[in-house]
Amino acid sequence: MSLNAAVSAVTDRVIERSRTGRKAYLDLIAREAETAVRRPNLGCANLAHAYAGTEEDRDAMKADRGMNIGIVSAYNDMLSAHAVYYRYPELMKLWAREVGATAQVAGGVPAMCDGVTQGYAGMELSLFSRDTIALSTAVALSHGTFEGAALLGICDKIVPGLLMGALRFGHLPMILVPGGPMPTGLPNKQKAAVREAFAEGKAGRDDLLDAEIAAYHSKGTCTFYGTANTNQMMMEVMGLHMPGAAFVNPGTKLRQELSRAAVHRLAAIGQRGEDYRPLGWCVDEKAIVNAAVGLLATGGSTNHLIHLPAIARAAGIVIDWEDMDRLSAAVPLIARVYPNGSADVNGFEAAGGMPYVIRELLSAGLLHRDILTVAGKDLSDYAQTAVIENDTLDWKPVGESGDETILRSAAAPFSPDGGMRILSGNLGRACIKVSAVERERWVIEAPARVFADQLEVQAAFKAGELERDVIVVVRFQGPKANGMPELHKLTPPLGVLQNRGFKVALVTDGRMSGASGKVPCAIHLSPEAIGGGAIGLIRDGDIIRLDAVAGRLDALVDPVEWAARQRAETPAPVQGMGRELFALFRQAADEAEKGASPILAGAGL
Ligand SMILES: O=C(O)[C@H](O)[C@@H](O)[C@H](O)[C@H](O)COP(=O)(O)O
Ligand code: SF4
Repeated sequence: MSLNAAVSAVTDRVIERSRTGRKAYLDLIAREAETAVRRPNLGCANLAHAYAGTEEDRDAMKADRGMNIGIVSAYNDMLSAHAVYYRYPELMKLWAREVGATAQVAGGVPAMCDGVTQGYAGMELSLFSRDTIALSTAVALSHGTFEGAALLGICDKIVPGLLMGALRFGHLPMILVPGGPMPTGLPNKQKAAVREAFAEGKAGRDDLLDAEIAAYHSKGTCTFYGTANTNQMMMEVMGLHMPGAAFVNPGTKLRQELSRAAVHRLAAIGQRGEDYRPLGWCVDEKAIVNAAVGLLATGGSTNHLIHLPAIARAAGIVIDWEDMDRLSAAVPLIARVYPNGSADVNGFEAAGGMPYVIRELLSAGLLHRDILTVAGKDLSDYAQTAVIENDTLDWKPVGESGDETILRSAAAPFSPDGGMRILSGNLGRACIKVSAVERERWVIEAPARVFADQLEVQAAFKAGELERDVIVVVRFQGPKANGMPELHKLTPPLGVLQNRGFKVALVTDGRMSGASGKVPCAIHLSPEAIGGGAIGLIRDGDIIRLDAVAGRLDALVDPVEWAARQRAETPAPVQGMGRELFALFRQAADEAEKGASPILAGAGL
């Protein structure tokens, strides 16, 4: 099957737009491959310091025959997804020795659990934790004593941050080592129902806590298809995992053998071997377009409309929302995983998972097959299911969908397009994911009720002030204002209003969670309020029209009056929960469509 025309055209746009930046990037990693600090040219004292902490491997390191692998780990106990990494470094050192290599923990990176901070002040650090992770990755790899790196990270900002930092060391081969989803607990829809009951006062706090703990009950990634699991999907279609590694549960033989194979594979793709596969060559324009196609075909998290441009920029590549919008029109929706359906990622994996998705999208000409992956000859090797047979890791071609309510073929999709839309109008440019919204709610026209803080929305809902058709506007939530928090806690109250038959939508310069669904939300509105965006002109009672069919977002206000409007006053900056420490990031962050990255903007990338 030849490449889909829209995918080919968007890829050409991206290549053309990135030509200068990509050349500068490839020149950088070529220089680094020759001149970067490496073990053979480090001083003896430097090497002694590097080896002092790993007595058992010192002789092998001194002999410098095999790759010294730098492990960059996002382990902590705050994210159920990352708690599984606790003993990975010990095991990875053993696995490295099996192939004549060595491994050291190069450094740790911070990881925020957005589920813990959701709705609270800590969420205002969430987006910038991504750039902090990128900086921490650079600090870890700056020791210069590694010929390859294993990146241990799974959740929302962690994979994007690891890649943004690691790509600046793109002369090194690297591999992402995922940990896998927790087993299924209380189904997501039942969890959401208890939340709505609680929001209506029909369920108590004890009922809600019991339900939440039944949903999030053990180590492993949460099982909704949010930003974390969308990360794993993207790593598969970019070929940065071992094939089929994305959604294998932790604590299983298969998970262990995939992690072991990742260490072995990494040791085989170094600069001194016969099969050099540096990260900077793997993450090229085709891989980035593959990630965008996978995002659309699976109904992935809207947060990747921000993270994917940032990852791409770190590799000298520019992808924008127009590219995504054009791809969305051509890429069918072939997966329905909560919030876009009832199933969770365990059901998705059982139905065929990423091998099925990749097989279907390749067969429809929607993915680039000819990309440099960390394993295999090309992306077609990722259309295979990892198995343990005769106690050995192996791969076999994936079959047909095991559940047509979860996974469908590209020829008979759930929807002919990917369900991500760009909205434009007199309010600016915004994104909306319609794959989780009922068709009759794609066009909402209603009076605005304006807020500058999500807690005010909750208070207004509790006071019964929103019992009507309403477009809730929450502004001063952009990167420069307060770090662009997710406003996912608004999903239950807005869902209750929607269930009561009201026409409801959210318009914000902030973000939503990948787990947000059902309520139409125009998010990432740019320019943001603090940057002079028109969202700052909206007043209570203005009629707002959100039209995801026509791709429009407008305030239906007399143009003369609109032009004469004064902007809302910017809220005073707040302190507490460390937010004041991120002032530099807020000042330097550029807009969401470019990735909202203070470090890339500051570096002129
Ligand atoms: O983008 C995402 O996927 C979210 O940030 C997710 O990682 C976060 O944890 C949600 O808050 C979880 O959903 P609940 O808050 O509904 O549990
Ligand atoms: S998916 Fe979200 S809630 Fe779950 S561990 Fe990761 S960051 Fe936390």
